[in-house]
Amino acid sequence: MTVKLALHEVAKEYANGDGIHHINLTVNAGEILTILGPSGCGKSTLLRTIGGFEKVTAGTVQIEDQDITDLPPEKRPTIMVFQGYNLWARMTVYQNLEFGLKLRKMSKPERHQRIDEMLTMLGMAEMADKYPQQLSGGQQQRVAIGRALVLRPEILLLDEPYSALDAKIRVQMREELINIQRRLHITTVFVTHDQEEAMMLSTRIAVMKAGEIVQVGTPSEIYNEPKNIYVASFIGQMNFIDAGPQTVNAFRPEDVRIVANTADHTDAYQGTVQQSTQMGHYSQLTVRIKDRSVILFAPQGCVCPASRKHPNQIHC
Ligand SMILES: Nc1ncnc2c1ncn2[C@@H]1O[C@H](COP(=O)(O)OP(=O)(O)OP(=O)(O)O)[C@@H](O)[C@H]1O
Repeated sequence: MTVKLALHEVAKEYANGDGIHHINLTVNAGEILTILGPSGCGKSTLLRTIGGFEKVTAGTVQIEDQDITDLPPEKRPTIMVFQGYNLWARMTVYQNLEFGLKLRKMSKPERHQRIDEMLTMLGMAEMADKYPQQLSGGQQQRVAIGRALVLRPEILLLDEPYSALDAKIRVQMREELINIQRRLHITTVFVTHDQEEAMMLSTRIAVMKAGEIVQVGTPSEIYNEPKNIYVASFIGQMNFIDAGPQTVNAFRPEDVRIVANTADHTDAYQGTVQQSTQMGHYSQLTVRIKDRSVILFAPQGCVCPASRKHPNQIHC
């Protein structure tokens, strides 16, 4: 695996002390690395330092063998797509895609070929002559990403590109992005606060908390081997039950088995069902165990082994 981007001990400290600290991160050629974390943890700041829109206060940023720490954005082989689409309102879709290529003095036939290819890839060949305000949010976002991709950056930087779109379009856009990214094999750094989006898109995920990276791993590593409770509770649903002084048992809803009684299963807990929601082929139960509410899944048709006397009691 070739390392495309490497950050060593990067910090960007704002005057008030906020920002990012001790960032050590490598991004491999051709992967989608997602920076995931809650609002204000420093995701955009980190992305902007990679794009050159933020001057680091410590550390180095390297692309392949080149130290780019002090280069301005336009001298870096990166292109950043910001949260708003920032399309040029007075230019058609075609002209939006063409503008950067003209600046690079690419010949007209070459521009034409590249833009046509991109519009076809985006499923927007019919919309070349439309203006941004005649497009839906999803279509505008496609153009914004297309405008970045026609420039063939070595690294594509995306800052919550789908946050303004509704849930269904968002899922479709993610699938499209994966397809295009695989086709062009373009190294991508993607910022999101949406764990589902990160799980679906990423080759690897970097989880951030309060300006620092807490864990980097594949979606399955982050889900199955979270380094600490913060990561565990940020990705998927995680239950906690006190298990003695300073100790908690942490487990995922899908790892719980409902059993008939606690006599045959001495390690089972007894709890009271507070809520049951039919989710399709399974039910989601909220169960009170030892002063904590935990979430479990019960398969469809599961007759909860509750006693008649205490109809809400289950053992798991
Ligand atoms: N220009 C700035 N000046 C001062 N503080 C800033 C500036 N930009 C960001 N911050 C602070 O730095 C921290 C990280 O902000 P950043 O925008 O990187 O977070 P984020 O994780 O991208 O958040 P969100 O998901 O809400 O966009 C926050 O505490 C924020 O208030």
